[in-house]
Amino acid sequence: MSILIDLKILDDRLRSQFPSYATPGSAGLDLRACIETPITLQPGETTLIPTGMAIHIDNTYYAALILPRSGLGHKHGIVLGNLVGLIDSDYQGQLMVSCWNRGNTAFELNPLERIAQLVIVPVMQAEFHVVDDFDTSERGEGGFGSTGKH
Ligand SMILES: O=c1ccn([C@H]2C[C@H](O)[C@@H](COP(=O)(O)OP(=O)(O)OP(=O)(O)O)O2)c(=O)[nH]1
Ligand SMILES: [Mg+2]
Repeated sequence: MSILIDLKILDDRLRSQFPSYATPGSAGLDLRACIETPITLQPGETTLIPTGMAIHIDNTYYAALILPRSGLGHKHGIVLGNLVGLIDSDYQGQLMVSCWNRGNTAFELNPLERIAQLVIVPVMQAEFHVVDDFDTSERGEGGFGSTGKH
């Protein structure tokens, strides 16, 4: 199943390198760094990178997540300054990627390099029913490693 989402190309370079699913089974499509010249990210540094595109999901049952690419994160320490980016269904601005060099060495980010990935996910908005007590559950209030203990 797929959904049709309006997308604006804000950087003409993307017309020849349009974001797409790399394989038929890919969950994410790679986002590119729409920068003019290489940027050196020093260890510990975070910078906001434009992706050259905007989407308008326009459906409260969906959102998009920006996630790190595993290769960049594991090998080079390039992850997201906000850990995960959440794109609201009513957001119409440029998709931005907060790039954080959590590693120990400088990393050179080149124009149009694939820096993160975008995943469309289903979402439910909740209404809340305020109660004094919950119906009993097996877990109750146990958490943070509570299971498997006697
Ligand atoms: O990595 C990200 C995260 C967010 N956004 C955009 C889309 C999102 O819909 C909007 C707001 O994000 P969020 O709600 O996470 O940020 P906030 O700090 O709560 O800002 P706001 O007050 O605008 O909601 O910023 C991005 O482009 N990239
Ligand atoms: Mg917000």
